[in-house]
Amino acid sequence: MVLCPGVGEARPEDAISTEDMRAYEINAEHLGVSIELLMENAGNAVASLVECLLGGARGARVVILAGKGGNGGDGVAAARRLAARGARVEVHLSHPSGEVSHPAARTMLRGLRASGVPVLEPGSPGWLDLGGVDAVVDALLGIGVKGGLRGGVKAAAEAYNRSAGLKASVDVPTGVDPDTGEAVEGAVRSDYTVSMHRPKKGLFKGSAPLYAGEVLTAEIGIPWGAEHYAGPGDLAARIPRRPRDAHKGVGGRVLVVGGSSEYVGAPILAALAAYAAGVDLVYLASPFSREAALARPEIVPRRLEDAVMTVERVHSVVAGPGMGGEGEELLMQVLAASRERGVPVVVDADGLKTLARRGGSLWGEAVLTPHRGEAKLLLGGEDLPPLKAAREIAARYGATTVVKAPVDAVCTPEGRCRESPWGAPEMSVGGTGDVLAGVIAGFLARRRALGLPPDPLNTAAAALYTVGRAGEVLVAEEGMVHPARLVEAVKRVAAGRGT
Ligand SMILES: NC(=O)C1=CN([C@@H]2O[C@H](COP(=O)(O)OP(=O)(O)OC[C@H]3O[C@@H](n4cnc5c(N)ncnc54)[C@H](O)[C@@H]3O)[C@@H](O)[C@H]2O)[C@@H](O)CC1
Ligand SMILES: [K+]
Repeated sequence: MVLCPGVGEARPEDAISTEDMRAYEINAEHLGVSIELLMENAGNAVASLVECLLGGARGARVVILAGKGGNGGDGVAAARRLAARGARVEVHLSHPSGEVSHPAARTMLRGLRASGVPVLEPGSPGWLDLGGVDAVVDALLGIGVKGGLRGGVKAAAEAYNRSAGLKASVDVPTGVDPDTGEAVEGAVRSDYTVSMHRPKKGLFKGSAPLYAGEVLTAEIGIPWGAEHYAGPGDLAARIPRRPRDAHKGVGGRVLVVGGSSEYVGAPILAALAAYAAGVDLVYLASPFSREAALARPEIVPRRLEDAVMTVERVHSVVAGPGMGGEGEELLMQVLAASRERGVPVVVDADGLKTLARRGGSLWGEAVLTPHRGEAKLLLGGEDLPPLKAAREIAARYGATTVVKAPVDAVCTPEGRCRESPWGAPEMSVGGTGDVLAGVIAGFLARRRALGLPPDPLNTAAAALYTVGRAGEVLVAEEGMVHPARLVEAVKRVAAGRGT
């Protein structure tokens, strides 16, 4: 590995998806680290690598090929830093400068004006003339690439591949898919690729290594908490937006099984919360589903005895709210049917008591949502702090486990964990647990309806942030949390992408 300041080894086990990167970026901003700062750090890392590889920046002729998105922004920041170190730098844009689409990249371009670096647009004399360059940087496309190379990007990639200078790509080689590693025609071939924060998964797949050259990573200041804590990035990046031309079915369908002679409201709240999370259709199987549907016509009633056969129609299931002790057999049948059909299931409330009594091993796409009392039951009486309890229950029952507490914790059976500090003490009111179960199931369904992997850990994190934030909004506006109002607030937070 080349030894240069500011860059490190890229290990496949550290690789992340574009979805992860988008989530971390937004979470970082929420935690006080701005995108501009991340972009500046990315540019600095690229500048330092080029300087190091050339054995010094002073007098070197360097051309930065910059696209109109964030990747181009990294390149523009690198140009300013290299110029400040004495390099003869030019920026060649793939597009007219007025078309820069990324707000932070626009800031970088403004900052470049005062640095004396020439900025060449398509059609201007010398555009894509890379004769005599010592180094050329591909900052054309990063994780925002879509489809085959077009327009100025295509022309710039051709010039790059013909150039005799040292070649370095920013984040990913332009034209290589950051998730799958597939390369489109005309993709750039580089000597080095410096991937921001962590290597992107696609860099290790398929033919990507032929295009990337040596893959390095640059630490750009994304704090640990942006990955560990649930945040608005999880909602924005992991829960798909509904396409504008959405037809029925793209939002997913959820089945809620619960209720008993004693408890009526819990499964209804879960059903309404699933709707608030954006799904198309919620079935309710309970002893009073007809009455529930008369009061709330959006709920599609199912007889309790039809619950098992309804599993095959849905993208996720909530089982347990308000079930009492009456539904033990049914719960076990619903779990078996969900597992058999690969439908993710959220087990809450009385469902958890049944599991604690019967034991048994679930699967990673089952999500248990105990509060601390239920966690203790699941652990046979042992009282552990939330994070430890979530880890232990997840391992013991083989299911992703959310332990609800002032700082919620969620862990997978393999021991990957996240926490969520959002929310308010006023949320201890009855019914918030039912809302959370409904939102987790709703988000799981929305991913599955679009063919995305359910990813229960991060999907649960998105739900924990959403419900916690909804509680904060309510407390700020109304001074209290009423469960039915919480459903409304969830709808607003989920639709507003977290703000
Ligand atoms: N996510 C993060 O935390 C950070 C991202 N940064 C940089 O920002 C990049 C992501 O920025 P963006 O989301 O703006 O995406 P990109 O910069 O990858 O590109 C998006 C732009 O390229 C155009 N485009 C897409 N596919 C094209 C094609 N095939 N032919 C021609 N044009 C095409 C799009 O219209 C869009 O305007 C990352 O790869 C990274 O380099 C860094 O600045 C630092 C922080
Ligand atoms: K690139």
